[in-house]
Amino acid sequence: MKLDPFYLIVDSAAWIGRLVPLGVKLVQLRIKDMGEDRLRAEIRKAKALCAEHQSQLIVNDHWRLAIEEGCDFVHLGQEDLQTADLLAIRAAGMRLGLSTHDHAELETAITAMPDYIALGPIYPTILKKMKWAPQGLERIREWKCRVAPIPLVAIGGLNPDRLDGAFEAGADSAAVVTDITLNDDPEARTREWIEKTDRWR
Ligand SMILES: Cc1ncc(COP(=O)(O)OP(=O)(O)O)c(N)n1
Ligand SMILES: Cc1ncsc1CCOP(=O)(O)O
Ligand SMILES: [Mg+2]
Repeated sequence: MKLDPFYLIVDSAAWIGRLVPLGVKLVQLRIKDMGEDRLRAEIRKAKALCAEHQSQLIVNDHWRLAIEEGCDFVHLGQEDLQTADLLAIRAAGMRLGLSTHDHAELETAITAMPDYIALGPIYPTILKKMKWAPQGLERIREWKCRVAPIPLVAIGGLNPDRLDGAFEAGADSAAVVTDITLNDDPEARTREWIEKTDRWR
């Protein structure tokens, strides 16, 4: 499976409505702390917007709702994996991306045979407190050797200046949150990401 090299992560359908029409082809809806009814509505809106713009939607964490809403791709972390029903996810025909932060998590992820493996944080991130030190580009090289042909997603502290390094080290896709959502001009920054990832597409 080929992933788009630009992997946008946002926390609302409103962000998807704002940025996906610019040409984003791979987007994760990552919503924390929201009641089920509102969450379902967000997933439904996000799914409709992505369908309209031929963009692949990936739902973070909420795999049951994603199945119920007919989505086709979920992302889970290793804590999520402990309670997720992988058989139900696969039976629903869904694809699956998994997070990894260390060697033990990598072994667990490879055993689950996901559709991509994410490695992070590559650089320091301000999105959330992480118990892992930044992994650096050498770790991407090592991960690539272990996971190929499963696609590798790099995440954490990425920005347009850091993209070529991540791809040269072996990442197939670069995921981003704050470099875009906290930018003064998220639309312009999104266009910059699309342009910068073009040669890796
Ligand atoms: C592409 C991608 N990589 C890693 C994560 C992190 O997932 P997780 O470890 O479950 O943490 P939360 O994002 O759920 O806080 C991700 N969401 N996407
Ligand atoms: C969720 C997550 N997992 C590893 S790093 C990270 C945060 C990425 O956010 P940003 O692109 O803002 O550093
Ligand atoms: Mg999670």
